[in-house]
Amino acid sequence: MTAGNATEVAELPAYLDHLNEAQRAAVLFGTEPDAPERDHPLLVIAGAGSGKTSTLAHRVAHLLASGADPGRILLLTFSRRAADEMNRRVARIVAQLAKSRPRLAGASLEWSGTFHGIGARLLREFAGRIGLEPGFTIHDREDSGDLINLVRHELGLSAKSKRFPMKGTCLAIYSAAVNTQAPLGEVLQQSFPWCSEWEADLKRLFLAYVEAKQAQQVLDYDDLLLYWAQMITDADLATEIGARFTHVLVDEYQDTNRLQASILLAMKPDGRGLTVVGDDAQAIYAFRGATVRNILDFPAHFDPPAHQITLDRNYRSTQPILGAANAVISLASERFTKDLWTERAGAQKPRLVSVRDDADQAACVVESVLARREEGVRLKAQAVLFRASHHSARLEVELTRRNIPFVKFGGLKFLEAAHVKDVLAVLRWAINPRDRVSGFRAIQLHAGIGPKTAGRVLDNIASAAPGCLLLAEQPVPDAARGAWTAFAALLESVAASTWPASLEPICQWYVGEMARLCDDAAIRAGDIEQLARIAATYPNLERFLTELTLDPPSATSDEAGIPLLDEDYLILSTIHSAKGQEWSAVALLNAVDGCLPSDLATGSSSEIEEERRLLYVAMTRAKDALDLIVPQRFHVSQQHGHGDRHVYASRTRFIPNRILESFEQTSWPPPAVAPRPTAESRRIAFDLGEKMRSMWK
Ligand SMILES: Nc1ncnc2c1ncn2[C@@H]1O[C@H](COP(=O)(O)OP(=O)(O)OP(=O)(O)O)[C@@H](O)[C@H]1O
Repeated sequence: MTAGNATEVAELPAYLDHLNEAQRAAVLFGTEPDAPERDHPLLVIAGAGSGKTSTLAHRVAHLLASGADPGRILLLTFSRRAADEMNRRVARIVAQLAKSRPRLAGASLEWSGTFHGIGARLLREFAGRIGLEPGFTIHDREDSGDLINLVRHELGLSAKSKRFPMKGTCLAIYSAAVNTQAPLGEVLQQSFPWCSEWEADLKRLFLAYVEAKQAQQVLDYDDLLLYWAQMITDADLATEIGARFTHVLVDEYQDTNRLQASILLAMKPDGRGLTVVGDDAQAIYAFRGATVRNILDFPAHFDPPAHQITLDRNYRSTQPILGAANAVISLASERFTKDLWTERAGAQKPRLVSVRDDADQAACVVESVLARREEGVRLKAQAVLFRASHHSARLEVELTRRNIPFVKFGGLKFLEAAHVKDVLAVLRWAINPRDRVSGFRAIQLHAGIGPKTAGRVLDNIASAAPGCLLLAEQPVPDAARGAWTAFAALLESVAASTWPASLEPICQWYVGEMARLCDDAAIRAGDIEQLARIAATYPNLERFLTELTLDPPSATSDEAGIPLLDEDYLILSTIHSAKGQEWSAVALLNAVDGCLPSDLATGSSSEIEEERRLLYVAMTRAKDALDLIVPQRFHVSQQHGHGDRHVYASRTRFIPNRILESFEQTSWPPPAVAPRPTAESRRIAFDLGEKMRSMWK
């Protein structure tokens, strides 16, 4: 693409007309060819519902219109979904611009995705130069847990007299240390104090885990960032990779972690071409190592400091909803953004609905969802949000009973379903035979082959020189020999045939085995077909495996009735998964202490502050109507020990009495109104009193 000319740029304000002044400033900053601040770093503090997505999309489109090469713009988003949405919007704006600028026709971003996804691509590309096989496997959390467990056994840690942390905890500690870049001792003290006594053993475990990953050419999620960060500690590579992108734009910067910030700063040490967008009031991922300091400290990294633009006009919510959300966040101990304002008037304050218990909560939500649908608000325009996935269990039962379709976000993941994992394990093992976790799974899919044989085959592969081992000749039990030989040929065909045709025989083979491997094979076969359809949209097997591992589709047939896309259905979502979305009507379940803040998160004041921001994020998803449901007692399921108990709940501490005036308080069901006595009802038809007395006369 050639450099743009000044005439083109001068025309642009017309197409930016519908943006407000702050949004336009954020789009244009540093893009004028002769501006003194050309390409200076920019921080956009974008309040909830202030049009962040649209602003960022316009900035990208504007850069393209101004002559930037689409292959040299890097756009980093929080999720794949956000990246897709951004690409769609950019494409729409660019299509319009292309009417008068033919060179823009078909221009689209080549480098947009999550940090992990982009990291994986760069690592594959630079693999040879950093001692990695380009065909390395990416392990998801479950695979990583399996591997760390294996290593834990091998080191004899699982046999300690006192109980050593379980695999999930070990992995969480490892991940926290990597993502926060803090020393292990500090991580243990702050977040896992009950494991502090194991510091030396954990260190040993992590070293062995890293060695195992390296021997097997396996990277876990954290490695994608870690390797990327390490790769650019080499000055030449940092310059080369940094220079490849003229512009780097980062969305949801408040939820990035230290490692991600260090990657950005290493790629763009002077901040040239760097734009970050975010909202400190919506930082809700500290539990994964994100730090709100990244956004707060961003300007001061540069000299002169990064320019800052604040978007504080909210286009989403009505004034009463926004007023209540502002009131909640105004009680935060540390705040940096301004109160948001809106021109959307509205009469209805958010409602605090008091209900007796979980059952009434479900009934109340269903009743108001249906009432709104009667008023013309489609189910899809309504959402029910909750802090923890299990909070919606009762509601799900009620919705199913009443035949109301719904989709749940933040629940079971496609990739976590055993049958999908099986097929992926076969594929991964086909391209990386050293990947023990995938191999272990794939080999044992055969009737008559168990862990012992699988271990032996994998040992043989590990000790053979690459490419010098005949899979078909491995020592498997005689009964399995025929099936095994066919399987070995199948794997070889993957390497030999073209993508995505190579996937088909594997799916066919697996579907044939399914009746033996799992229950309800017929339903699950649908997932395998779905997998094949998804696969066909990727350019090659590596990209497919990478992106599917990093950002899986959200649902499987295991989940309660996923409706067809054109059907209407209610949205159920954890607050975390509701990030970046909006609905006409929102109900929040369990607005009580113990659920929000979660009783698992009341350890430190920073955890409490994050829970407050979660409430804020939930409230700011609503456009026209917002109900916060307050059950007076709720069921406690995740208690220590056994038992089934209810506790009496109190309204969330984030809505204290002093901000109650921002809400309307009601209860459900409404108290029964006794009929007023009328003159007719007062007329004595017959004298019952006299009858009673007469019994004893
Ligand atoms: N200049 C504008 N004029 C009219 N409507 C706008 C404008 N900018 C944004 N909007 C609308 O405001 C709503 C919120 O925009 P968007 O989803 O981009 O917000 P956001 O800043 O990403 O919010 P959050 O951070 O809370 O997820 C959308 O419905 C969008 O169409």
